Amino acid sequence: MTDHALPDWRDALPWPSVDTHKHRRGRLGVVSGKATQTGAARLAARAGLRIGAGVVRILCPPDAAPVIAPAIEAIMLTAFTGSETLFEAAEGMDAVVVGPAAGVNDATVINIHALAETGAALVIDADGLTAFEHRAADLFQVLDRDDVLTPHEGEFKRLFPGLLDLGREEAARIASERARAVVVLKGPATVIAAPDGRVAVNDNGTPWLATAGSGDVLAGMIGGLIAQRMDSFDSARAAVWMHAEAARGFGPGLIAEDLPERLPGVLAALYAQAAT
Ligand SMILES: NC(=O)C1=CN([C@@H]2O[C@H](COP(=O)(O)OP(=O)(O)OC[C@H]3O[C@@H](n4cnc5c(N)ncnc54)[C@H](O)[C@@H]3O)[C@@H](O)[C@H]2O)[C@@H](O)CC1
Ligand SMILES: Nc1ncnc2c1ncn2[C@@H]1O[C@H](COP(=O)(O)OP(=O)(O)O)[C@@H](O)[C@H]1O
Repeated sequence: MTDHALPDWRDALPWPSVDTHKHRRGRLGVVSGKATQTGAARLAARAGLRIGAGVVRILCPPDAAPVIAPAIEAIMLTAFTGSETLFEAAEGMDAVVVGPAAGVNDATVINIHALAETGAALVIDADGLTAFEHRAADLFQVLDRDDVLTPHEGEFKRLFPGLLDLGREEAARIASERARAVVVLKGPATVIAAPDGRVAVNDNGTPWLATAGSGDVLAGMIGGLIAQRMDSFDSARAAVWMHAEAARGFGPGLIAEDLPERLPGVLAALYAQAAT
């Protein structure tokens, strides 16, 4: 484990109690793209499961189901035909990740509007952000303070044009206030901001994370912690730190698939510290 001061979110990590069961540990949904674009959701779902959500279900368009089904084991699968059936499938979830490889189109906008009507906290990433370019207010009006947006700088500029000129910390703070949701502005020093004014800058980033799909894994990790009822700001801070720690532990040759498999080691070290 990197030799940094122990992060203050560690006391809020959701370790399972003796009388828990899988549904109590938290239910996470991950929305998949079409048949040719299912990898991002599978990465996010595996990360959500590894970080401790008790039940993880991929929600996919019907054409994607035969592609996904042979590529998952513990993760479950439900097909949806439109925003109404997506709403029904997501209603029992504690958190839902949407956006990775979802498609930059109206269907993604409509699906996010439907998901916002459920009780689930949303983690919105990638195409789920880009689909709202030029209509960011449509997104902000349906968000709650426990929802999380996870833009890289390109996506951030599409939702908040000009804001980065103020510097990354101030930009993230204002963006979070404007969106009324937690904002995770990704990059070498990821900034996490909450609508109540809390701002944190992650200090253990590593360029090994600059690899396709690592952001999808992060979205799944954040969703997995929120599903376990950790505060969304703390979930984002913890996930960003653990994501980087997993990458540091692997080093050269890291690809996104490696990150969820490194999480048990990162979690075990934190658990050992919690127990002492
Ligand atoms: N295994 C998979 O199925 C994967 C699917 N992915 C999905 O593939 C789709 C397209 O991904 P793209 O990478 O083309 O979309 P992006 O929106 O990430 O990139 C589009 C453009 O944004 C610009 N940009 C500006 N700042 C950037 C930054 N900090 N990081 C990255 N790009 C920046 C770049 O010029 C880039 O060409 C998305 O739906 C994404 O979720 C990716 O997440 C990679 C893995
Ligand atoms: N140079 C870097 N140093 C530290 N972290 C990085 C660096 N480049 C990318 N990352 C991290 O890798 C992840 C990339 O996410 P993203 O751009 O959404 O990728 P993808 O869409 O391929 O999943 C983010 O968590 C980001 O903070």
